[in-house]
Amino acid sequence: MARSLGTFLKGFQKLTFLPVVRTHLSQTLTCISPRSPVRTMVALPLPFFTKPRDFSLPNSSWGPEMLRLYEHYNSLTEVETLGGEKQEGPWQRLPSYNRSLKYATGGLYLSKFIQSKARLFTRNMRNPGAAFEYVIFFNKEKQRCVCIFQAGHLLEGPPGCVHGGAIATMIDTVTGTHASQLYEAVMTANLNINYRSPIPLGSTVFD
Ligand SMILES: CCCCCCCC(=O)SCCNC(=O)CCNC(=O)[C@H](O)C(C)(C)COP(=O)(O)OP(=O)(O)OC[C@H]1O[C@@H](n2cnc3c(N)ncnc32)[C@H](O)[C@@H]1OP(=O)(O)O
Repeated sequence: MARSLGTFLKGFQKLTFLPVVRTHLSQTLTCISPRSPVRTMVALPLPFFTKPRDFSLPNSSWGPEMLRLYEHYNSLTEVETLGGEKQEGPWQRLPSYNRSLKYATGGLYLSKFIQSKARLFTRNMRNPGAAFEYVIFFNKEKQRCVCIFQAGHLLEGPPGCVHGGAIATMIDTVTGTHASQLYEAVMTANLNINYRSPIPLGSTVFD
């Protein structure tokens, strides 16, 4: 389903593991003017320089089932040795950010406007719980991914149920992310889905 593109996408490799930019601007500026001899100002951190939001972490919109499954897999990301030391567990939570072009180097030419405005489709809603709420865990040893997905009210297709395109989006996201973990950057060549039963809006899906 998803296949590696090798060299063509070199510049986009590991987009799901983009480095976290931690730039905090907090410094003391001294300003001299003719009226007031010496004035000291403190520049507060600007929103542009804050740590990017990790969308795979719980928020207030997550229901009990979503949280229960999250806690279960999250508890497996760390294990305690007999000596009481913390170690990496078998599962790894995959962080998820809404920007990737910002960190991409080389490859495609895109206008500055697109580079600054582009957002990951599944993470472009500011309102928590409105659309795609999901977290993906990866087990390297078993080469397995699990996704916990809570479908928001803006994903309606048939009345009260999730749109088939939104379901396809999640399947594409999970298979694409999984393949990227196992290989390099990938593109989906073919996606074939049989919809067996509707998903009610607001419910949690786990696979
Ligand atoms: C963090 C979030 C992650 C989200 C991940 C989301 C993933 C996505 O949505 S990607 C976006 C949607 N996908 C796309 O836009 C892809 C568009 N398609 C393409 O770019 C090209 O058709 C592409 C790259 C898939 C194939 O490129 P192409 O140049 O045709 O490859 P080509 O060298 O001819 O074929 C290679 C092999 O693949 C096979 N193949 C090509 N296309 C297909 C297909 N659709 N189905 C099955 N096999 C195929 C060929 O038969 C060939 O097989 P073999 O090596 O055995 O002879």
